[in-house]
Amino acid sequence: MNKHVQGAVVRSHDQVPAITLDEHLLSADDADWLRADPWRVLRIQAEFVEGFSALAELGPAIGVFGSARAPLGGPVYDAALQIGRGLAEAGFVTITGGGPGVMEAANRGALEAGGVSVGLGIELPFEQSMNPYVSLGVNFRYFFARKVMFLKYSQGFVVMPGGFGTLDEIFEALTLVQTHKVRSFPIVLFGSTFWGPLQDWLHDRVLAGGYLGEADLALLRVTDDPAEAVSLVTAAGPEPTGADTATIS
Ligand SMILES: C/C(=C\CNc1ncnc2c1ncn2[C@@H]1O[C@H](COP(=O)(O)O)[C@@H](O)[C@H]1O)CO
Repeated sequence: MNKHVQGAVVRSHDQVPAITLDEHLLSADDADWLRADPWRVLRIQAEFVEGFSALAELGPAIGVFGSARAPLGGPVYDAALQIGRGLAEAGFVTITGGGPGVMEAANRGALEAGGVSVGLGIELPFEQSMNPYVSLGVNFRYFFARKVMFLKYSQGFVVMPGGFGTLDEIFEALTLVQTHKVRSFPIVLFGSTFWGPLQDWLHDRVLAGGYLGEADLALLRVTDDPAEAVSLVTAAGPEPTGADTATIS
């Protein structure tokens, strides 16, 4: 029987390809393979390698999440600016998504206070560039690769008001801590008016319904004071650089 073996994959019968992969790759008039999944895996791998190499020697860092739409000079922007500044003064790197709004404000505070200001940017279908206050930027095509970087290199998170992106980031971090996939770290929600109703819902519906434990809910702390947000999130002190917050298992 005709068998075609390529690495771990063995093909026979009607699965044997008509041309070899080499022939396919070398065929000048067919660039479809560039969009195929096996090639995509290499691109994903490259994102991890580039991210790990760029961030490996970062000092102790805190992630700041929050709305891409917070307007310049508004109360949320101003609070994020103070938090970025406070983190730098406390000796921590600030890591954001590198975009506008809260991300820009936190990066700006960090940079202006002489700290390291990291942006983990995301390639989006519409034009988007890294905010001008990022001193170390890494761009990602894939949200999931970028999330690993946030979790691996941050030893806590401050979460400002935001929309779907911010909610996704909080719940990703909470789920990983809850399931012991990562070491427990502080998650500080900034803005009691904004986050209070979510906390109440989690308490009254999710906890009361038996879908959460008390300890899970206790992972979230809420404050309205930028200085307190900084002290809550940095209370454990700096971890050694690159200490594997995420086990990534
Ligand atoms: C929507 C707009 C720009 C989008 N640019 C972004 N650049 C980088 N990171 C982003 C961007 N948008 C969302 N994120 C990530 O999600 C969080 C904010 O999302 P939300 O839906 O605005 O709450 C943020 O923490 C980023 O990590 C121009 O308006």
